Amino acid sequence: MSPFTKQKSAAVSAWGEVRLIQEIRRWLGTATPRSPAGIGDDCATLAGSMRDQLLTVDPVIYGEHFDDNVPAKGVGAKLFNRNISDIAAMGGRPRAAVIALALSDDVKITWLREFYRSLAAIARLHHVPIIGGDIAHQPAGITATMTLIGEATEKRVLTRQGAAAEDWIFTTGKLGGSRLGWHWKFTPRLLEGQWLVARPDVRSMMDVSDGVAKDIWSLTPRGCRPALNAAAIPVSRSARLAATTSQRTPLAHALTDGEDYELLFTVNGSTDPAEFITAWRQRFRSKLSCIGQMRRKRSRRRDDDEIDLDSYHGFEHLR
Ligand SMILES: Nc1ncnc2c1ncn2[C@@H]1O[C@H](COP(=O)(O)OP(=O)(O)O)[C@@H](O)[C@H]1O
Ligand SMILES: Cc1ncc(C[n+]2csc(CCOP(=O)(O)OP(=O)(O)O)c2C)c(N)n1
Ligand SMILES: [Mg+2]
Repeated sequence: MSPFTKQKSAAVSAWGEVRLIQEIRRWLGTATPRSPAGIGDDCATLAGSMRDQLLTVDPVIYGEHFDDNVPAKGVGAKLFNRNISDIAAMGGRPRAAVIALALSDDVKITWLREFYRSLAAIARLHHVPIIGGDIAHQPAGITATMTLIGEATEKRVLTRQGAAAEDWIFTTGKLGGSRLGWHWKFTPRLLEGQWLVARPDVRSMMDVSDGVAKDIWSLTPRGCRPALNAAAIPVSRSARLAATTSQRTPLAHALTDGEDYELLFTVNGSTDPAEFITAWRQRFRSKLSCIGQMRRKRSRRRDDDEIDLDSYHGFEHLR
């Protein structure tokens, strides 16, 4: 059977990535445990004797995650760091990685050497050995997939599940315009994630890969809406720059460009957000912003600058 079809309604693109993952979860049934042990979070946890193990996988694909504007070293860094970002999103620490390469015949050896040299530099920086991998041929392009194993740094990991009504919504860093360079130059918020998981008032967390406008829904509990304040969104300089040629606003870039690799998390509503930020500043130089609050759907409280999230769409594969 050919795996391909010309009929649009029969193709994966009729569903898109989000629907596809939902259906895969149904097809797998009891073969995938409940999240975070199974499908549904930034990593999967593996029960261990002492601390939970974390397991994640993400690729970089030529034409999808990088192009000729990204140096080989940048591609390696992106591959490693986006996987580390998933471990950071659960408050864990990375332990070891394997890499599966699918390469066409015409990939330059010098390109591959630079790619591996940057992987090696990051491996040394974080003391995360690259312990294996695989190489296969593919008809065209480059696909490099890293599987990264890590472990919890506390008794708990931070999942996408724990938020409740009235929780404050925070994001690290600045958002938007990642295609101007950030998407391969970013530093994953690893120590930040570990600091956050150790604070009991932090209740849910993820990293932003598809844009806050899309990803925030993964933290939003049933019966709530994320009330985000436009004035509070940390808009990056790149988002402003991108807006000068795109006919879109800097805010739209900040909310939908994706590949911010910042931490998006919620904090118990009884915590004073200003005090939380003060505590953060004593530990980190990077930016932290309280961008809104989880509100009950039926609550009529609305700030003048509450963002209408229906008019912003993040990044989705196969759509
Ligand atoms: N092909 C697949 N088969 C099984 N599970 C998948 C597949 N693709 C994604 N998932 C799972 O679905 C959840 C959401 O995936 P995704 O949105 O890609 O997360 P992230 O943005 O952290 O990479 C994760 O738990 C992931 O492991
Ligand atoms: C050549 C190229 N095209 C498009 C993009 C933009 N882009 C690619 S993937 C992506 C979203 C994040 O990647 P994904 O594979 O969805 O990561 P995940 O959500 O699985 O963590 C974005 C915004 C890019 N960086 N490079
Ligand atoms: Mg994605």
